Formats: sequence, C-alpha cells, structure tokens
Amino acid sequence: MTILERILLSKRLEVKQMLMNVENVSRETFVERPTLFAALKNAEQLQVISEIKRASPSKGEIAFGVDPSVQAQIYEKSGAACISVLTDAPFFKGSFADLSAVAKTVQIPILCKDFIIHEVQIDRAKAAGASVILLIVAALNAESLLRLYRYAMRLGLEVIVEVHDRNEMEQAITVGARIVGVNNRDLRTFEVDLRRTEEIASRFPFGDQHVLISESGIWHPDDARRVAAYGAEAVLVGESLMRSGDAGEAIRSLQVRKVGARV
Ligand SMILES: O=P(O)(O)OC[C@@H](O)[C@@H](O)c1c[nH]c2ccccc12
Repeated sequence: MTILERILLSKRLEVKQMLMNVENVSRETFVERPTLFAALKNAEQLQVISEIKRASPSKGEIAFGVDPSVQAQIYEKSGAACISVLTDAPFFKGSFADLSAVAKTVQIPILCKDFIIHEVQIDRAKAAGASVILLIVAALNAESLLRLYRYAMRLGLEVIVEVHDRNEMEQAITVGARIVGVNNRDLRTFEVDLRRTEEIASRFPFGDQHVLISESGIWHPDDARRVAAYGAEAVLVGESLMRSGDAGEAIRSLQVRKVGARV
C-alpha cells in the first residue's frame, strides 16, 4: 500500500468520527481575509505560502514543539502571502486547534492543509478559520473532485487544486480550478523533483484566470528562481522554513522576481 492509500484509509475513519461529532464543533467568527488569488497575481515577486509543519511521514519529526501562533506571526511579518496549516494528526501531527490558533493571530489567507474527501472536512476547515482549502486530484475521483470543489466555492472558500502530472492538471482545469498547485513530491513514493513544475508549466493555461504554485522541496533562492522561470507565481514551503533559524529571512530570500509568467 502506498503512503497516500494509507492516509486515505485513515481519513475515512476520521470522517466517520467527524460526522458523529458535528454538533460539538464550535463556530467562531474570524476576520475577513484578502483573497489568495489576488495576492498571488498582484505581486511582482514570487509569493511564499508558508507552512506550519510539525512532522511528516517522509521526514518524521520536523518541529513537534513549535507554537503555531508564534511561527505564523513570524511568517506574516516577513511578507508571506498565506499560511498553510497541516490539520492531519496521524501522519503530520497537526490539528484543527493549530488552525484556529493561527486564524486568531494573523490576517492573511489561511490554507487548511489536509486530505479532503468529504464535505464535513470542508465545514470543519471553515469553522476553524480557514479561507482556502486544498483538494488533491490523486486522492479523489472526478465526481468527488467536482462536488467538493463546488461545495467549497459555495461556502466562499478558495481552493488550491493539487496535481502532480499533466493529466491531473487537465482535470483541475476542467473542474474550473483557478489556483493550481504542482506538488513536486509524489505522494506515492515521496520522491521530490522540481522538474514536475517544469512539466506541468509546459501545458499550463497561463493568463489572468489561472495561477500556478510550486509546492514542496523548496530550500534555496535558486530553487525559487528556477520555478519562477517555469512560470510559477508562488511557492509552498514547509520543512525548510520550520528548520530555519530565521524563517523571516528565509521567506524574504525566496521572494525573487517573477520572470516566467507568460502573460
Ligand atoms: O516541506 P516541504 O517540502 O516544503 O513541502 C511543503 C508542502 O508542499 C507539503 O507539505 C505538501 C504539499 N502537498 C501536500 C499535501 C498533503 C500534505 C502535505 C503536503
């Protein structure tokens, strides 16, 4: 069984639990956040979506003890375009408590980073203060992808549709995705290769209506320049920021000039 299959198996159980506990979820009101799409489009520099990542199945512990609010404040102050918060507990040691703590602290867009397979998870993300959710094409069939995409839109959330090959990218565009994230890490094998961004960019419908994000494996300004040259307008960065002694400086070093956007 691949890691993605194992995660999805555990998600099905989590969804069952969530469906039994829907009434117990507290719903708070959060500030109105700017839209991620506009934040990425209106910038001259490559934008950084900065992730709170305590652990991962490929790397084990990254920063178990981090205070998500403190880390998020550093990210926001350093010009991050959005904060991504992992909410999966079994494999990434995240939680919806982390997400709401971050939502209470910062004003910028917040991405609920999880393996979404059911509407109840989208409700939960919104209740915890997210303004953006992730839908992973490799985790969904065409019908569920479309259904969950429309559901999130109806709730006023933005959606990043995650792909890792051209065929998945075409599916993302077909459902109407405007924000597409290329995961440079294959969730089946953990292999990271920035050429995934290059491959998808070669067919991506660049223009006013679509924005491309390069996700995972971004460590150095050279990586940022490379994916910017392919046409990415943002990077999604977790581990390298969590491990950096100065996350603010690390973010600023990745905000290189956008060069590749074919618009
Ligand atoms: O820590 P990295 O290599 O910078 O990667 C961040 C982010 O892209 C990665 O956490 C991620 C991308 N897509 C996902 C889907 C689920 C869980 C995690 C992810």
